[in-house]
Amino acid sequence: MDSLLKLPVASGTHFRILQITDTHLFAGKNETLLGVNTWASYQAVLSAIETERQDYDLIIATGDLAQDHSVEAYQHFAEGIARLPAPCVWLPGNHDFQPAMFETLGNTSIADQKCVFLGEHWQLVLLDSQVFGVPHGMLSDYQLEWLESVLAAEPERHTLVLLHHHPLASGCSWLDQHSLRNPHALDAILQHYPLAKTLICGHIHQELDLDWNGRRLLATPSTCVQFKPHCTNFTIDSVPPGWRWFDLFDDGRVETTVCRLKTAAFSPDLDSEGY
Ligand SMILES: Nc1ncnc2c1ncn2[C@@H]1O[C@@H]2COP(=O)(O)O[C@H]2[C@H]1O
Ligand SMILES: [Fe+2]
Repeated sequence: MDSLLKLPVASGTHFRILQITDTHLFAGKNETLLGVNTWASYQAVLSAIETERQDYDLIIATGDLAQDHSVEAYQHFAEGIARLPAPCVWLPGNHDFQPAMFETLGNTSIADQKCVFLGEHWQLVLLDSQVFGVPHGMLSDYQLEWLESVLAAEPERHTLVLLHHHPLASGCSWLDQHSLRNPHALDAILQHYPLAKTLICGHIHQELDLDWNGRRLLATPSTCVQFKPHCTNFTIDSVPPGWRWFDLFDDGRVETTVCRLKTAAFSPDLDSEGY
């Protein structure tokens, strides 16, 4: 397998990317997370995206694709992505089971590559911040060295850095115990690459747009259950599932918007105390 995915030409005037995150799918399509049928909410999100637009170049899936480690959950994820007209790349979250994930997604049209070139001016780097069996994240020496080598090879490219775990406080203290544990190591590398100034994560199931040492950190709603911003203890939010669009321009400019379903059909059990 080539370790690099190259998309030479944008479908429109610039590259447009769709982010889907934290689908939390199960082997059974009837199973629920905190009262939300995650397969049904994923399907509703895909339908809304299909209605919204067809003109995008890439889909990024930023982890927690499965809730139960099952092969079937990853098959369901791929079945959904097959509805959409663009290639998809992914990275793992804390709930994922990478042996099943690589094997199952590898048998579909979903791409395995963790570095993507978009035309002449952009690249995406997808990092693995999973520490198997625990909710917090960590970038291994291998991941950090690989990131550095990718950035050093293409220092003129504008770069989106993708990882599941948030590298700085989100404002929800209960979630911040599950953040990336070695953000300083990531920061130390990125300091040398000023064109790597946008980071994209999943994990926190809410929209966020923060400054991180002069860089922009963006987080995106889950396609299922949402967490309420600025809470000390585990708190579910009643806002609908969502997704995010990115427009990448040749001069390095990034425009981004979050969209949500316009229905209360996927309201979770607000009294839940965790999962
Ligand atoms: N009540 C809770 N308190 C702290 N962490 C929790 C609680 N419930 C679930 N979690 C973990 O917090 C994680 C945040 O998002 P995840 O989807 O990774 O999955 C969640 C669980 O692993
Ligand atoms: Fe999640």
